[in-house]
Amino acid sequence: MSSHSLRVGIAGLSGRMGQMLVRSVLDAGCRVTGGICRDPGENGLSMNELTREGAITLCADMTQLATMSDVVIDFTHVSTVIPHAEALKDTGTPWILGTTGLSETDQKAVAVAAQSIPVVQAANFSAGVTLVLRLAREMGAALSAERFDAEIVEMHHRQKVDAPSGTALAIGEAVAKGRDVTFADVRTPAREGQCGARKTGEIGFAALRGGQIVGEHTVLFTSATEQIALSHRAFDRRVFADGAVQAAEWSAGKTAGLYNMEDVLGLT
Ligand SMILES: NC(=O)C1=CN([C@@H]2O[C@H](COP(=O)(O)OP(=O)(O)OC[C@H]3O[C@@H](n4cnc5c(N)ncnc54)[C@H](OP(=O)(O)O)[C@@H]3O)[C@@H](O)[C@H]2O)C=CC1
Ligand SMILES: O=C(O)C1=N[C@H](C(=O)O)C[C@H](O)C1
Repeated sequence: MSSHSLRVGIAGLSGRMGQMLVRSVLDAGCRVTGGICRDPGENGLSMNELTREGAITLCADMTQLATMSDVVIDFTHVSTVIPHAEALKDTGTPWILGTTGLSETDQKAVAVAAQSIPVVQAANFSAGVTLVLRLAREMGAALSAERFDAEIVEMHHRQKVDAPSGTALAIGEAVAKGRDVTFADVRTPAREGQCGARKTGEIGFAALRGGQIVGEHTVLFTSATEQIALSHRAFDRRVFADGAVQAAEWSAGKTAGLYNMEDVLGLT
C-alpha cells in the first residue's frame, strides 16, 4: 500500500497531541479518516480548523474508528488502554500508542494485542529521545552504579497528569538495562521527609511541572569527583506527532509484534 493513501484514525482528536497529529498526518500526504472525541462541543472544536481538507468522522469508540482506518494513532489517557487493545485486536488494525502512565496490567494488554497486530509503542516519538535512550543504556553500562549515582529530572507543562513522565521512566529502564539490573528493583520514587540516605544503585526521579513546557528530560550520572548530564528538550509537540506519523507509515504491512521507535528508525 502506498503511504500516501494511508487512512489514519486519531484517538484523542481534541487533545494537545490529537490536534498536532491532524497537521502531521495531512502534511505527510496521508488522510485523517476520523477521531474519537467524547464531546466536541465541550472542547470548542472547529473541524475546519482541525482538518483543513476533507471530511472527518467523529467516532463514538475505537471499533468504529479502527474499522474505517488502516492504522490508528492513539495519544489519550491510560484508562483507554485496555479497551483500545481489545478493540484493535478484534479489528486487526495497527496501533501507534503514545499514551503514558501505563500500569503493569495495561502493559500486559498491549503485549497481548501485539500477538495479533503490529503495535508501535513509545513513551516519546521524537528521534532525539530515541537516541537518548540508546545513549542512556550505554552510559549505564559504562558508568558503574558503585561509582556513579543515576538520577533523572523531567519538567512538563502544568496540565500533565502522570508523573514521572513515560520518557523519564524509559530512560531509567535504559540505564537499568545497561547495568544489567531489573528496573523495578532500583527505581526510587520522589524523595520526601526522613527518607534516609541514597542507596547504591538506586535510580531516582524528580518531576517538575509548570507553564507550557513541552517536555524536558535530563539523566545525571554523579560520582564523588565529576558529573555527566545527558539532556533532551522538545520545543514543539510537532516532533512527537511527526514521529508517530512516521511510525504509522512504517507499520503498514508489518507482521504482528511489539515495536518501538528504534525499529522504525532502523536503529536496532
Ligand atoms: N509518546 C509521546 O511521544 C507523547 C506522549 N504523550 C502522552 O499522550 C497522552 C495525551 O497527551 P495530551 O494530548 O497532552 O493530553 P490531552 O489531555 O490534551 O488529550 C487527551 C485526549 O485523550 C482523550 N481522553 C482522555 N480521557 C479519555 C477517556 N477516558 N476516554 C477516551 N478519550 C479520553 C481526550 O478526549 P476528550 O475530548 O474526549 O476528553 C483528549 O482528546 C498523555 O498520556 C501524554 O503523556 C504526549 C506527548 C508525546
Ligand atoms: O504529556 C506530555 O506532554 C508528554 N508526555 C510524554 C511523556 O510522558 O514522556 C512525552 C513528552 O515528554 C510529552
